[in-house]
Amino acid sequence: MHLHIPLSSINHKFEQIAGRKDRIIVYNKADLADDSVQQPIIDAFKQYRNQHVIFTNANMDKNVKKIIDFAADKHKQDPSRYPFISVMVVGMPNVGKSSLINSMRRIGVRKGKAAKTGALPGVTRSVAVTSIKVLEDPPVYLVDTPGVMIPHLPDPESSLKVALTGGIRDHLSDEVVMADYLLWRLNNFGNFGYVENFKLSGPTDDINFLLPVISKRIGALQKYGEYDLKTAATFFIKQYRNGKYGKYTLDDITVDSLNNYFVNENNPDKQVLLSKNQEKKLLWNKKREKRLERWKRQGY
Ligand SMILES: Nc1nc2c(ncn2[C@@H]2O[C@H](COP(=O)(O)OP(=O)(O)OP(=O)(O)O)[C@@H](O)[C@H]2O)c(=O)[nH]1
Repeated sequence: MHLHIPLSSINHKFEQIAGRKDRIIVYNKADLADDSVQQPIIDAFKQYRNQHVIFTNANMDKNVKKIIDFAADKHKQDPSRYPFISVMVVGMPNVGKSSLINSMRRIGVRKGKAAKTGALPGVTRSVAVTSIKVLEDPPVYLVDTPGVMIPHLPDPESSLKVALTGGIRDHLSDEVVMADYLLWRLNNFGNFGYVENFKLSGPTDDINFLLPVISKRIGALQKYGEYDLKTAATFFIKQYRNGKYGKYTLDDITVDSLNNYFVNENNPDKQVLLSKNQEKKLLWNKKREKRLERWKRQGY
């Protein structure tokens, strides 16, 4: 799962299908997220699901050995029942499944690339599911899935979060709307890195002001010299995905919000969560007004 959206990247349908199969929860791209969310997530998964969680950075092979050890342990517990271990890697598009598999091969069998990786969601598309060896003794095999895990999108804001982290193909969502949401969240986090980056005179809440500035800076113009706002939005989003605007998560991760989430997880009536979301939006709007006042006072 994606540590930028620890809760929005959980797929409830998968939880039902997987049933009682052993599984390990892996949050990849941990290098791009706020470290402080890790312990509350570990505690919540332990308390509500009795599941073990690992935080990885597949590009740097960080903590990836822990996944292999988890699989190998299963064999050690009962070698006759589990002569070899077959692991299915499941996750929403673009979380880094292929990168994780390649990393496991580098660590487990000291071999290079086996699974193709790419920045486009759904790049792992081959229908033929292949088995890849990641450890000789005990034999551990991995099965890559063709990005089939469609994220759970209970409300428009979750869709935006998933789109922003790359879980939905960009051209299927509106890049300008995504960029607007990103700007809003950056301002809420008090992260004004974009101000310096695009040489603005101060923070802004207005995406219609920011995107033309970005277009100009990156030379994104259309045929008749108009600003190419879509390319500017894509550029801004890509910077965020590459960690240019700091390490944080888009989901609200506190002990209370985690408790609320897991308590309601199996409840088909998600209204509690939705109304919580609506409450939050009202609160954010209030904070936004206060922030604008503060900026005015500071002379921006
Ligand atoms: N910063 C960072 N980037 C990562 C990490 N893991 C993967 N990436 C990058 O994320 C992008 C997507 O990685 P993939 O491994 O292709 O993702 P996937 O889940 O297989 O994607 P699909 O094929 O769409 O299902 C690539 O550009 C990777 O380099 C990580 O731990 N940290």
